[in-house]
Amino acid sequence: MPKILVFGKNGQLARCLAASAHEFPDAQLVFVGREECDLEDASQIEPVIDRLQPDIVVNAAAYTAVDLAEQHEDIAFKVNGDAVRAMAEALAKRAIPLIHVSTDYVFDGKGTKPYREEDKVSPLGVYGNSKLAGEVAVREAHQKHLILRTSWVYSQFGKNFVKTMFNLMAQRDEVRIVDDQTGCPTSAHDLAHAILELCGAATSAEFDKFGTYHLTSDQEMTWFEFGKSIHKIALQEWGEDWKGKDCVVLPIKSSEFPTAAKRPEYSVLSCRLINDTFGIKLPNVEDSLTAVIRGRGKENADA
Ligand SMILES: NC(=O)C1=CN([C@@H]2O[C@H](COP(=O)(O)OP(=O)(O)OC[C@H]3O[C@@H](n4cnc5c(N)ncnc54)[C@H](OP(=O)(O)O)[C@@H]3O)[C@@H](O)[C@H]2O)C=CC1
Ligand SMILES: Cc1cn([C@H]2C[C@H](O)[C@@H](COP(=O)(O)OP(=O)(O)O[C@H]3O[C@@H](C)C(=O)[C@@H](O)[C@H]3O)O2)c(=O)[nH]c1=O
Ligand SMILES: [Mg+2]
Repeated sequence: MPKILVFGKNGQLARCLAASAHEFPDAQLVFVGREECDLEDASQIEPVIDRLQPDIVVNAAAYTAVDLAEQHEDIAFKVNGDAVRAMAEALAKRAIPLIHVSTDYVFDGKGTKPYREEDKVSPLGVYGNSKLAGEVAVREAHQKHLILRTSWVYSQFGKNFVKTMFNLMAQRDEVRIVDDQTGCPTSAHDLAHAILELCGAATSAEFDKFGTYHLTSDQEMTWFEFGKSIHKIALQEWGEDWKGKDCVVLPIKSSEFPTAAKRPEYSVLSCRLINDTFGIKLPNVEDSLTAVIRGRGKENADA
């Protein structure tokens, strides 16, 4: 029975890993949060690994505040770069595999067809650059790694675009959303499920498929289109007395929604490799979004 150490406890992915654990009764999951291991201090990592003696590690912790990262470059690089290097080095010494999660924001978004794993990276902002530093560190320090690049992650937990939209739609007559940035929304639940499957595979002695893989839903859309789906499905699920029901969702250009960090225009990731290698394919956005909206419950619709 593999013992899985997860760095991260309260974040979206960590909470979805906890929620999916019962589907993998052979796995034992242990979560380490900030109180037990502050990733701004990389020296705290190795003792945690030695104390817990895992068979595999999933790094679900990261500095994910894309705009704030522009002001807090030092913290972003500590958590997303230095801590990841320390984790990979400590695990390499002990031959313990690492599943690390990265982002579509390592690409500049100037492409026009889905990015493949080997395509040129060129992040636009501090968050993307710090996540790239983490990827580079993992590849340099530890052969037994899976780097999973995902995108536009949402769930009923933590902070994400879907929850932001529930709040705005309940409070406002209209929400204006950028219609010139295209990507693939990915449910943290679907991601967690796939990661737990991969934990089983990657802890077998003969596993030889380490490397970098893209893992998102396969439906590309703009943030505006995603916002429209969120409104439509929330209305279906929560009905006519949902506070957000009359909110109008309007498309705008990125230039009309200034942000500290620049986002990629097109960051669709091709997931062909993970599908060909492991047979992994994530469910469609409508089903996953419906599950999240049901998981959230109407009583929390506006909270
Ligand atoms: N969210 C998204 O849209 C996307 C995320 N990703 C990647 O997926 C992974 C999971 O993201 P997600 O679950 O959404 O992230 P969240 O922001 O929901 O969670 C991040 C977790 O990291 C923890 N953390 C942050 N700083 C520290 C620190 N100094 N020490 C210890 N723990 C820390 C947070 O702890 P605390 O709760 O205490 O703050 C939190 O639990 C990350 O690697 C992210 O880069 C990739 C693409 C899209
Ligand atoms: C709230 C809001 C945002 N937007 C725009 C801003 C931005 O361009 C886009 C998405 O906004 P957010 O700030 O929620 O998303 P953002 O923080 O950029 O999400 C990213 O997070 C990191 C962690 C990742 O790794 C990425 O894959 C991606 O999911 O929507 C609007 O147009 N209208 C709005 O009312
Ligand atoms: Mg954000």
